[in-house]
Amino acid sequence: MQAVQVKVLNSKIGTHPDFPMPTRATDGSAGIDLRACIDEAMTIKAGATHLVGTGLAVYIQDPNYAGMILPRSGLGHKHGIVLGNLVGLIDADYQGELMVSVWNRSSDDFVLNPAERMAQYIVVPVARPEFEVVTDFSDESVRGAGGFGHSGRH
Ligand SMILES: O=c1ccn([C@H]2C[C@H](O)[C@@H](COP(=O)(O)OP(=O)(O)OP(=O)(O)O)O2)c(=O)[nH]1
Ligand SMILES: [Mg+2]
Repeated sequence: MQAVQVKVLNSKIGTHPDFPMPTRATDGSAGIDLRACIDEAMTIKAGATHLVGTGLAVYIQDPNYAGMILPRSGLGHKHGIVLGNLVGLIDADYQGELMVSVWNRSSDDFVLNPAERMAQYIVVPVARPEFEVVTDFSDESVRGAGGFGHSGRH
C-alpha cells in the first residue's frame, strides 16, 4: 500500500511547531505516533479513561487494510498509560477523527500534555474470507478442539 488519505481537522497541526504532521520516528518505525490534540494539559487520574482526539482523520478506503491504534511501550510500561479498548481497530471506511481511549491503569495520576505522543498507529492487511458453513471440517487437525493451555505450560 502506497498511501492513505489524511485530513487535518485542527489547524494547529502542521502550522504550530509543537504539532507537526505525523511522521515515523525512524525510517524503520512501524508505527506513526499519535499526538494529543488538546489545548491544555489534562490530568488522567489513576484508573481513569479519557477519549482524546488526534485532530486527524485517516481514510484507508481499501477494505483489504485496517488501521490499529496501539499503546506506546514506554508510556505503557513506565507510566501505565495504555488504551481503554486495549487495541483500537480502525475500519477502512472510517472518515472521522482518530480518537484514542487513554487509560491510566497505574495508581498515580498522569498529566497528558498538549501534543504529547500518546499512542501509535499502524496499517495492517486484513484477510476478508467468505464464511463457508460446513457440518464437518474437511480434515481433522492434530490440535482438534484443544485450546486454553491444552498443550501444557512448559
Ligand atoms: O481506538 C479507536 C477505536 C475506534 N475508533 C473509530 C474508528 C473505527 O472504525 C470506529 C468504530 O470502531 P469499532 O468498530 O471498534 O467500535 P464499535 O463499538 O463496534 O462502534 P461501531 O458501531 O461504530 O462500529 O471508531 C477510533 O477512532 N479509535
Ligand atoms: Mg464496530
